[in-house]
Order: sequence, then C-alpha cells, then structure tokens
Amino acid sequence: MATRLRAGRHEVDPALVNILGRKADFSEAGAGRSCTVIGGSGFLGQHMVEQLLAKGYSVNVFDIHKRFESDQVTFFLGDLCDKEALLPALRGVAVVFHCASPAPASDNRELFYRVNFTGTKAVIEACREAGVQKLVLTSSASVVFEGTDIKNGSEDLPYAQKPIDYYTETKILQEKEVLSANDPDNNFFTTAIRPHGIFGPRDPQLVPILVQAARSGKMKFIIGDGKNLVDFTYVENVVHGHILAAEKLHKGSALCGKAFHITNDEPIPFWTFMSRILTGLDYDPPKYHIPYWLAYYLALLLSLLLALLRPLVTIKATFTPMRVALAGTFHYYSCERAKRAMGYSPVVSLDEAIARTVQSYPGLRRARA
Ligand SMILES: NC(=O)C1=CN([C@@H]2O[C@H](COP(=O)(O)OP(=O)(O)OC[C@H]3O[C@@H](n4cnc5c(N)ncnc54)[C@H](O)[C@@H]3O)[C@@H](O)[C@H]2O)C=CC1
Ligand SMILES: CC(C)=CCC[C@@H](C)[C@H]1CC[C@H]2C3=C(CC[C@]12C)[C@@]1(C)CCC(=O)C[C@@H]1CC3
Repeated sequence: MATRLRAGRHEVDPALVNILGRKADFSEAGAGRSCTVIGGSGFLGQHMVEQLLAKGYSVNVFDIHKRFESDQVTFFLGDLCDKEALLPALRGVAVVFHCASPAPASDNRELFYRVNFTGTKAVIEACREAGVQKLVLTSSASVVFEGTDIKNGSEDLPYAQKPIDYYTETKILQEKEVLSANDPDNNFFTTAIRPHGIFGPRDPQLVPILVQAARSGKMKFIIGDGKNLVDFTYVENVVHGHILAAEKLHKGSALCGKAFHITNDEPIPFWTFMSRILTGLDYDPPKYHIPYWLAYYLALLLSLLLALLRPLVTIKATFTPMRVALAGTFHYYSCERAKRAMGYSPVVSLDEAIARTVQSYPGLRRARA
C-alpha cells in the first residue's frame, strides 16, 4: 500500500505562474493542471518536480523513497509494481510522468525485469483505472545502441537486438509496452522520451563516478583517438522535453504512441566532455591513448577472469566491455523529430550546462595540497 505523506495540495506561488500570465496546462480544453511524477525522488524526477511547480502545475510524487521536502508536493510512498499502491497517487491527475527505474549500477536482473517491465504494466493499468489521460515515459536512447557507432541516429533505428546490458533490455520491453498502450478510443495517450547521458546538479552517477575514477588514478587513458562524438544532455533540457511532450500529447497529435530523442543537440567528443568536467574540478584530464580494440579485449579478458573466479570471490570491475563501448564509440542522436512534433529546442547550452554542473559539486573538487 502507498503511504500518503501529506493530505491536500497547496496552491503554487503565484510568482511562479508562467509568463503568459495564466497557469500552464496539459490539456487542450484547459482542464488538467495536475500530474504525478513516478520516480519523483530521483535525479531527473526532482528536477521534473521543480520545473513543473515553477510552471504552475500541481504535483504528486510517487516513489519508493522520499528524498526531499516540499510543502508544495503531495508525496506517496510505495512500489510501482503494486497497482493498488499507485491508484491513490494517480486519481484525479491529467498526466503521469514515469521516470522511475532501478539504478543501472545495481546490476540486478530480477529487479530490472520486475520494476521496468512488470512494474510498467502495473503503471499502465493503474493509469487506465484512475482515468489518467496521458502517460509520458522516460525511456533511453540506448534502446537502439548495440555498442557500435551511431551517428545522428533517428528514432526509426530498430531496437537493439543485442542491447549493451540487461538494464537496457528491460528499457526496451518497457518502452514497447508504453507505446503500444496508446489508446485514443479510450482517451488514453502515451509517448516516450529517449534522453542520453543526462547530467547536471545532484546527479549521483556521472560526475561522482568520474571523480572517483580520477581520485583512484584510473583516468589516465583516452580509449581510441578521442574523436568519437556522444550526446550528453543537461537535465533541464531533458525536463523541458518531457513537459513539452505532455503539453502536446493529445488526440491526433504526432506524439501518440511514438518515441522522441531529447538531446542537447551539441554532440561532443566523449573524452572532451570528460576532460572538461575533470579540469573544471581541478583534476588532470586523461592524456595517453590506448587503441579501442586493445581496451575492449582487455576489458573482455578481465570480465571472463572475474566470471571464472566468481564462485570464490565477487569483484565488481570498473573497466568493463560495456563501458569501453560507451567511451570509445560514436553514439549521438538526432532530435529533429522532437523539434518538429513538439517545438523542442534545448534551453541550456552545453557550455553553460558544464559550468553549472561543475559549480554544483564543490565537495568533489580536488583538494589543493
Ligand atoms: N541518468 C541517465 O543518464 C539516464 C536515465 N534514463 C532514465 O531516466 C529515468 C530517471 O533516471 P535517474 O533520475 O537518473 O535515476 P534515479 O535512480 O536517480 O531515479 C530513479 C527513481 O526511481 C525510484 N524507484 C526505483 N524503483 C522504484 C519502484 N519500484 N517504485 C517506485 N519508485 C522506484 C527510485 O527510488 C528513484 O528515486 C530512468 O527511467 C532512467 O532509465 C535514461 C537515459 C539516461
Ligand atoms: C554517454 C553516457 C551513457 C554516459 C554515462 C555513463 C558514464 C557514467 C560512464 C560511461 C563510460 C564510463 C567509463 C568510465 C567511468 C564511467 C563512465 C564515464 C571509466 C572512465 C572508469 C575508469 C576506467 O577504467 C575506464 C572507464 C571508461 C568508461
């Protein structure tokens, strides 16, 4: 069962109402200003909540954890796999944003399947039962990535037949469920946002992992020639894409049952991005090159060795074939479809995004001797 942590909703601060002088709206007819963010305690989820409140929406958060305080939000604590727990958080809202997932690093196949696949089916059923009109899923651009180059990939690329990991395999299953649930006859509309490499203040993964690698002396090598372009997307742009999607999703719109890449539209060499974050925090950037194929086979060898040793010891490698593929190949995507269908364009440039991100992690800055 979900635990409701606060009864009743507060009106938002009138100063935060949008610039047109009226409250923003998810519905054509002007009825729906309420939404639920499933996964609203997470990195992306918290940024979603902040921007939704700033635009004048009223917001419920449904999450297995409560990680922030706000008297403008109604919190519901529960597991999204439990439809009965979801229902109280979904009744009376126009839009559900589903951005909950176990962390990829948890490396737990059973959990990925249960939450991302069967849990998402529970979310869809609960939306239908609660009379929600729109469901916006946070998917991932990696659903089409197989570890080989993708340059300016469009949404027409087929789903990966060999996804890079099991987490991504369940993101594919999840996206298919959500898109096929689009049901205009019953006034239920679905869409999926596919971000890539989300970063920004309070991200618990990218910057902290990178700094940890730098502090333990593992950030010396550039895998490949360092020219491979990748999308890193500032969290506020990802949120902007989600909110636009919810606003433009209605009967007959081009968004119904479709997936959309949301990127910064400024692909950058993977190692330039890493170096800019590292130097911004006073760490040395990697400078020695190691050929891609050598790094890949070394990582493969290491993972085979660890698999052989697994009955005796369990060691989690930082240097894995999947990470080598992420760090050494091109994988950037076109967001033209989102531009056309929902009028998307990034609101924060990559330069500004990197500056804000670096500035937001004073505790990770290198201590000067
Ligand atoms: N961070 C990234 O670079 C990318 C993330 N995504 C997707 O974006 C979404 C959000 O990711 P992040 O904010 O980075 O993750 P996060 O780990 O910070 O947030 C996920 C939230 O989901 C909640 N959650 C997990 N299992 C739950 C359950 N059974 N019931 C209720 N709540 C549950 C967690 O408590 C957490 O608050 C995920 O769907 C992820 O797959 C997609 C592409 C890239
Ligand atoms: C584009 C994208 C999906 C980025 C987010 C994931 C990153 C957190 C990882 C992607 C490649 C990783 C990587 C390392 C750290 C974490 C990533 C940047 C290492 C630098 C860790 C130390 C090593 O031994 C080499 C790794 C290369 C790849």
